[in-house]
Amino acid sequence: MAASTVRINLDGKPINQLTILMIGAGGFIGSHLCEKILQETPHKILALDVYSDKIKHLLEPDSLEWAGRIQFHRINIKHDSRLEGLIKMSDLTINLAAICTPADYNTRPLDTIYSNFIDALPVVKYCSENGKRLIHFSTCEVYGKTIGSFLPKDSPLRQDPAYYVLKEDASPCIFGSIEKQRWSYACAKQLIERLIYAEGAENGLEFTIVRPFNWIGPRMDFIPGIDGPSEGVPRVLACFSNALLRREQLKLVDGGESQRTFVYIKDAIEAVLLMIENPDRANGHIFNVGNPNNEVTVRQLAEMMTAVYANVSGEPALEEPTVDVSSKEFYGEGYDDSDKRIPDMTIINKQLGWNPKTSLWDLLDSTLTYQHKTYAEAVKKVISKPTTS
Ligand SMILES: NC(=O)c1ccc[n+]([C@@H]2O[C@H](COP(=O)([O-])OP(=O)(O)OC[C@H]3O[C@@H](n4cnc5c(N)ncnc54)[C@H](O)[C@@H]3O)[C@@H](O)[C@H]2O)c1
Ligand SMILES: O=C(O)[C@H]1O[C@H](OP(=O)(O)OP(=O)(O)OC[C@H]2O[C@@H](n3ccc(=O)[nH]c3=O)[C@H](O)[C@@H]2O)[C@H](O)[C@@H](O)[C@@H]1O
Repeated sequence: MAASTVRINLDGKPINQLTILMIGAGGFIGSHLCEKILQETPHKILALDVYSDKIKHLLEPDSLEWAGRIQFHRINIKHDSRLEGLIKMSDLTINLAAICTPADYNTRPLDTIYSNFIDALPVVKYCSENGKRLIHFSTCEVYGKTIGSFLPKDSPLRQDPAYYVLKEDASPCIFGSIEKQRWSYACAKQLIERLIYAEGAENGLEFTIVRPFNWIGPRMDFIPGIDGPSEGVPRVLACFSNALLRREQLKLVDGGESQRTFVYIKDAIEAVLLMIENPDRANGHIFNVGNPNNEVTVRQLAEMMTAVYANVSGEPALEEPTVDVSSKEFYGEGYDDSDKRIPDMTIINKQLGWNPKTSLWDLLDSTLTYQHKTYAEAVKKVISKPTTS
């Protein structure tokens, strides 16, 4: 878009061109957010990450319309003195950097806690000290388990939304015991949220906290052995995509009974853009960003993905497309799970008027079409290679 076009925010005020420092810009969410900002706004991006493959198409060639509006900085925020300078140069910092795959939470709890809490501390501190606005990515996992999950299985109260809908300003954060190291991630995210909130209350930091509820779509994670480690365990979308591409059974952890609501990445990114361009409505708030209408059990997700992929690939599904595995076998000791995640949408609706649009069928159709186009040939090649014994 031409830099001269005047954009108007939700209150009818013109939106000034911003310089945005995006930490973790090379990841799944970052890549979509960079695309959206470059295609639809005049803002400039300082894209910071240790990794850039997912935004390569935005960084080159130089002739692209947005050349000069995105600059990549290969920096690890754990130890780099350039961080404060970049925050000072920007109007807004968005922090997406984190270890955020469940397979890591119980097997690499120290890295998980450092990444989600300790490494985020300087970002919060520099924003606060320099009077810079911060949008920080937290997670719906801070809610942990629902109150309803502690009721007897046959209790009618389990059907009452008061016992399961997750509200930013009212729901408690309910985690398992310390031995259940799965909660190392949620706990670290909760503490950084509390620190940011306290910086706002005591030192006037202008902040927005985002709690994503299972955002999914193209470029999420990696396909093991193709663009990530063979033994790596990504999040469920990539695990199931990998099995479908290889014509293997989809593994259902502990029977696939957990429930999730999935939102299409492109819908969710619209909510983030509204936060960026409406600071008066977004500052000081914590926002759930999810799609309460797209709830399924993991088993239902597996069935839907199997049906959609058969359609997309033109290959019939396996006769028995799923297999049950225990969480101990799949993730190892210390795994635990969130039972159900329905976001309350009152606050984001009231402040930003945002609603998700895309149904689960539609988002799986476009995402699996992308997975097939991007990976099917590469997977076939790997499978057909003779294994050395
Ligand atoms: N995808 C979701 O649905 C979802 C849900 C809840 C929360 N979140 C949160 O949103 C954020 C982004 O998630 P994502 O799905 O895009 O994950 P992602 O893993 O695809 O992206 C994270 C990016 O941060 C970078 N990074 C990590 N540590 C870094 C460091 N020390 N220095 C520089 N770069 C570093 C990684 O290289 C990666 O590119 C995370 O904070 C995550 O906890 C995502
Ligand atoms: O996306 C989110 O909103 C948050 O939740 C995710 O956590 P979770 O939903 O548990 O992670 P997934 O890997 O996507 O797993 C979803 C469910 O599928 C199950 N699963 C996963 C993979 C698999 O092959 N089979 C399977 O049954 C898991 O046990 C879990 O119940 C991650 O913690 C984060 O990316 C994020 O903060």
